[in-house]
Amino acid sequence: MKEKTAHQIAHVLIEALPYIQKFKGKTVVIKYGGNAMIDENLKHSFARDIVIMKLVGINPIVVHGGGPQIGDLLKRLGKTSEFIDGMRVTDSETMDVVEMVLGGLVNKEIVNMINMQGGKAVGLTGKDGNFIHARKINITRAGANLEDAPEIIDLGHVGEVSSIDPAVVEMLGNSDFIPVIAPIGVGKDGHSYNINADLVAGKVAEVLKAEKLILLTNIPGIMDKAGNLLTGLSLTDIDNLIEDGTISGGMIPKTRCATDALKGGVNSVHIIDGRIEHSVLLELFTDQGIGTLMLRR
Ligand SMILES: Nc1ncnc2c1ncn2[C@@H]1O[C@H](COP(=O)(O)OP(=O)(O)O)[C@@H](O)[C@H]1O
Ligand SMILES: CC(=O)N[C@@H](CCC(=O)OP(=O)(O)O)C(=O)O
Repeated sequence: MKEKTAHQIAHVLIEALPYIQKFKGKTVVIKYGGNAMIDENLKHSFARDIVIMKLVGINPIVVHGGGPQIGDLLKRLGKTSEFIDGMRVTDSETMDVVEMVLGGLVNKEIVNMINMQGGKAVGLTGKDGNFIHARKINITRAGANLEDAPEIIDLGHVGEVSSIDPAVVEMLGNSDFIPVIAPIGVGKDGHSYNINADLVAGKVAEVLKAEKLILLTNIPGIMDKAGNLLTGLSLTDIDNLIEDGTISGGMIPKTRCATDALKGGVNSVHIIDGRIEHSVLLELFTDQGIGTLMLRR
């Protein structure tokens, strides 16, 4: 990379200044998807971004995924899992693996990376501080014939967020700590539920009245059918893009959680490419930003 002149360095800092002023004291929820955790360099650049945010007075809350990492351990154990509508069918044995990988390996790796960059991260699952309450999800599918009753598909220990008690996250975020949240909820019965990390990030952003929700994934953002990046999308634009099939697969739950967060009071949602070094800082502190911006309009 070419050396930067002192003038260019000053310019970068000056460009960031109004954004630092605007976001100071505000909460930003960042969803760190398993597909964005692809190499050590990127993980360290992500951790540095989070530490810088905290140092300039923003309150970053990290919610992480780990789908590919769960898949790797299941494979080593000789198990496979099926996905229905983007959700992993989770039997009891799989739930144990999900809890070990998300609450253990992945959560502690992110906590450790942030701490190595000088931050003070604290890892949580939804069980800590009784924070994410979950209920079981069942999916219904229309029967083959009109007169048939809808088919109910049992996803096992897969949940959705029924409510959030933000006390523990607020307490940490309002001090020097950076909360790092694994998407595991607890049911009324005390059982663990596996929840899609986008859903948890959206609900956490809504309940904490976050300024922004940033979703890091492995694509530049929402693309049109010709492969161009779309940005400045309204709620209606997103509905239309789902309706006409432009948004499909894993991008559907992601945009649904984005629209729910916007309707719930979050000011903006961004889908950005976690494979770009310092993508979070580029989104927050530069005029052009990156990825797809969605607004409540
Ligand atoms: N219009 C679209 N724009 C971008 N990605 C799309 C679109 N429609 C479907 N996708 C798919 O959605 C994927 C992102 O969802 P997903 O794999 O669930 O992400 P993550 O694992 O990061 O949560 C993309 O990699 C892409 O294959
Ligand atoms: C119900 C369900 O599917 N849960 C996800 C939880 C992890 C996740 O969401 O990870 P990514 O963000 O990396 O995809 C799973 O088991 O893979």
